Amino acid sequence: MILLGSTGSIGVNTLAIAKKYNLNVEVLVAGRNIELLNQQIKEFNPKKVVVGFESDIKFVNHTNVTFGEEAILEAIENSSSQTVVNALVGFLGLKPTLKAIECGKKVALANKESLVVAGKFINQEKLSPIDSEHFGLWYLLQDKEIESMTITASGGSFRDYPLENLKNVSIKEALNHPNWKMGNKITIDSATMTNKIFELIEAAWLFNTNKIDAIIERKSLIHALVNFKDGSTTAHIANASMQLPIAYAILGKVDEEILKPVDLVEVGSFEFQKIEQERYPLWEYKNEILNNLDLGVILNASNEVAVEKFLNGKIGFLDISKITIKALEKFYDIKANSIDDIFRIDKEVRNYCGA
Ligand SMILES: NC(=O)C1=CN([C@@H]2O[C@H](COP(=O)(O)OP(=O)(O)OC[C@H]3O[C@@H](n4cnc5c(N)ncnc54)[C@H](OP(=O)(O)O)[C@@H]3O)[C@@H](O)[C@H]2O)C=CC1
Ligand SMILES: CC(=O)[C@@H](O)[C@H](O)COP(=O)(O)O
Ligand SMILES: [Mn+2]
Repeated sequence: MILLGSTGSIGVNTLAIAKKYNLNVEVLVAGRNIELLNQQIKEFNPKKVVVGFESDIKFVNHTNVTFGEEAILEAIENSSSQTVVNALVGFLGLKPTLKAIECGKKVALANKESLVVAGKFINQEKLSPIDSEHFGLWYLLQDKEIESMTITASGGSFRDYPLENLKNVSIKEALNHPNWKMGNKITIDSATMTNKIFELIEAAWLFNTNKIDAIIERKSLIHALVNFKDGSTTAHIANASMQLPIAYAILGKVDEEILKPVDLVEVGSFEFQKIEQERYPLWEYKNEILNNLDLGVILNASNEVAVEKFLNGKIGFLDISKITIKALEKFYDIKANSIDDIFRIDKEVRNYCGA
């Protein structure tokens, strides 16, 4: 396989699956965590390595190392592996997704931003999502009339904070997710509920529906629910680990134990809550976004700018949603007619948000 983002949370879990199934890792792509990358090179012996920055090449223990976005695309094109696991974070992941598809490779897609910004232009024939909720929906779907689908949200780092405290929360607090250990960007997206809006967009493209909603399930053990026309609802329950969705996205079918089953007696109870606009202001725009998926590129670009500013200590937590909402209102009538439009609009929105 070609693994993009090997040193991240999904990357590390992907390598655990590669090890379990003795899968060949032909290419490793990482950003700046060269120490971990060197450990991965030693263990998985890839033919080719790509890093984010030229200045890091000299620290990488490998004879075939290149750097930067173009090098990632070249590595995809020139490798013989037929599977690309895209675990890059953000808009950076889009071109590699498009390149992998163009090369006819199978794409195991964790980089949800690819679908959020450009779902309309992505051929899904050889694409399998890694996101836990979408894996859950896929697992539940059967050949029956469906009424609607539901995905769950944990509520994020501030689900129990008094609303008046949200203005002054720290970066450290924001990065303290209640249930999942993930990269910084998605952890902030979870706290603002932007991650769940992304996932609704992702589901809309993957399952060709706008009958999709989300509720809070505080333990992140139920990942998705399907509501059938006959009045029954089925739920996907699994422990909070990405190794199960990753294994399915790569292998297609899994019969061995990947996770310990959930012990329902030990769990005792599940608690569900409505997603409130007071705590998650972006939620007010959910229907508008679902009815106009072209807004995905606006939301993503403004959110990337805002999250970066927050993580650099330049703005407060509540400013993230203010920036994304302002961008949505400014660009509400945008239309993307081609993939080139996506790159143009992304740039325009970033400029507007002061990138
Ligand atoms: N984590 C999770 O459980 C889930 C994640 N996802 C999605 O999966 C994607 C990855 O998330 P996650 O693993 O949490 O993110 P992380 O931040 O943990 O990992 C991101 C990876 O991308 C690499 N990277 C960053 N910038 C560059 C660059 N310029 N060039 C090359 N590599 C780069 C990082 O390298 P380095 O660290 O070396 O700098 C790292 O390997 C996101 O789109 C996220 O939304 C979806 C569902 C669940
Ligand atoms: C593991 C996974 O799929 C994440 O997208 C997770 O769902 C994020 O947690 P939230 O439910 O808090 O957004
Ligand atoms: Mn998810």
